[in-house]
Amino acid sequence: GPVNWCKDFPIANGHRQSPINIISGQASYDSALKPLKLNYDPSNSTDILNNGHSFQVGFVDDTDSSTLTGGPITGTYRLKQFHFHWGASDYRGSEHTVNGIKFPCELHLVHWNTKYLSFGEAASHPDGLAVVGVFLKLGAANPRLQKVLDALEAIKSKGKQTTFTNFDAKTLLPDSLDYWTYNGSLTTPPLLESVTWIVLKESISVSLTQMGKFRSLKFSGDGEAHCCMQDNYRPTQPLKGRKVRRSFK
Ligand SMILES: NS(=O)(=O)c1ccc(NC(=S)OCCc2ccsc2)cc1
Ligand SMILES: [Zn+2]
Repeated sequence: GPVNWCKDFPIANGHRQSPINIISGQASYDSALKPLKLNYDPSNSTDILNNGHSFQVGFVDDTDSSTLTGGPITGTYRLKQFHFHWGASDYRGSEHTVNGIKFPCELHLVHWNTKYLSFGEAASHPDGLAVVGVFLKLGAANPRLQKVLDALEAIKSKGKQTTFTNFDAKTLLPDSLDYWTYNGSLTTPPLLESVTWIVLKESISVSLTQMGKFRSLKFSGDGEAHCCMQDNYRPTQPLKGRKVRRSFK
């Protein structure tokens, strides 16, 4: 788990690790920050996979049909996948926290800079990746999550994958695209310090029952001892002098 990662990935103790606790009062408004532009083509979604530490919905990323532009980034970043992190209880689960507050779940939409040839190449450059983080807050059932949650039946254990087409990832976003942004890293190995983080201020809702569906997944593969997939979040990491900016007054 996270405590041991530094042995195999010394960058775990690096200067721009993620996630972090966002102290809203210390985030400075930057009028130069542009609005986020997310243009996603639903026909690009391909599959849903239990990768043993979360589940992810994959997208075709060989053209500029599902992109992130604007915001704190320059150029065009392509959507590769989205996934979630969640807790064993409703009082933890998110990776980023706000003024010490943990949410039960956090969505990550992962994009890579098209100035590089692939995600893998981009992941080794400081401006290679951009991840949009969205908090899920306990409340009414969120109908926009339902298609994703219903697909989980087919990918209960590690390594399971099934087709997942015609999904519009934009439907998972809140009304407001106001955001905090800072320079960080992947939150799981290889923990590469190549991510421009864009964390939305507004959350989307998730119900207790829907959280139960996330927790019905397994870290374990078929035939292995059942191990519920939960608490798959990394604790917050030291800011080490970084500044967090906000796009909103
Ligand atoms: N939680 S996170 O959004 O920081 C996040 C996003 C992507 C990944 N890793 C991915 S998509 O790996 C793909 C394989 C790869 C290639 C070069 S480095 C990793 C890990 C963590
Ligand atoms: Zn993530």
